[in-house]
Amino acid sequence: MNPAVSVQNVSKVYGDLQVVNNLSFNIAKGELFGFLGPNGAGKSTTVRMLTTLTRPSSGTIEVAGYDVVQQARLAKRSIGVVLQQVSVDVDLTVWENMEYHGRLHHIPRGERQERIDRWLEYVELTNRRDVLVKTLSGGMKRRLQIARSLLHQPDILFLDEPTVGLDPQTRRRLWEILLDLKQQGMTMLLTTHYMEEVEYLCDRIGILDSGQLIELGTLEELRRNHGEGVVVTHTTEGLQSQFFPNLQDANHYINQQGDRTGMMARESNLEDIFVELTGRQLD
Ligand SMILES: Nc1ncnc2c1ncn2[C@@H]1O[C@H](COP(=O)(O)OP(=O)(O)OP(=O)(O)O)[C@@H](O)[C@H]1O
Repeated sequence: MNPAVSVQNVSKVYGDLQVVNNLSFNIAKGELFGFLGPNGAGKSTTVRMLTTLTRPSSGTIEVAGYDVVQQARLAKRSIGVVLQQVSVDVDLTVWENMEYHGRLHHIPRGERQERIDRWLEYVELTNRRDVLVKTLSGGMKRRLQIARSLLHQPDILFLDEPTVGLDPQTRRRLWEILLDLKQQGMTMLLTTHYMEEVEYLCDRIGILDSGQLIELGTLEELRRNHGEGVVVTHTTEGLQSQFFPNLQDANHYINQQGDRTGMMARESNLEDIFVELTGRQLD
């Protein structure tokens, strides 16, 4: 089966700044793929290239089988996009935002009304349909963005930090929506700074650092590769982590130490792996 997204040897250069460096990966149909990386790693630039907004300097990208440069219009029709900045028009009502998007995509009137009703209901904004978007909370605006991105029935949804700035409860509500869309067969790429978001939602994870993909796999694969057990030691220089094949080995290591002050063994998690790979904590 052809992948939903195919990225081959893609680079992006701004002047003499290499922002994305020879990136290659595929996303399978129905997969929820998580893109993780420190600030400035090139995640948004990659999403912009995947969604036809920025042209790659080299390499090829296909979404839903369409080349994003040669067949940009067809590619655009196949994707929904939820960008970092809230991109809905705050001076229009919820319904007007949906209506304009539907017209932009030439969805016939009857069909348009039916879909607008359905998706507003889906994101629980039906009772807000006639209010100005500027009066909505951050979580509601994000839900509206998602509803709008689904209106033209895309095959693939790209979400650039969809839960940034939302309170934990609202974030969880959005997670449920994304998992439900996955159940319905939607392919999704999500960028985020939140480790638990990736752990909870994503089938596979790509870690990007300085424009390069430095890790790719399921959480289980990543943990197996780096070690499923970890010994964390509090030192004067901060936390230090040492990986072991499993928790038993990590415990065994601690038991052999004369001075065990500040040492703790536990199962490794994505954050341990991220810090090991990038040498950085995410904020
Ligand atoms: N249009 C542009 N012109 C010049 N440099 C750019 C442009 N867009 C992005 N960059 C640079 O490319 C690098 C990667 O930016 P990008 O926004 O893709 O990173 P990111 O991983 O999404 O970061 P964040 O997590 O902070 O959103 C940064 O150094 C940024 O300043």
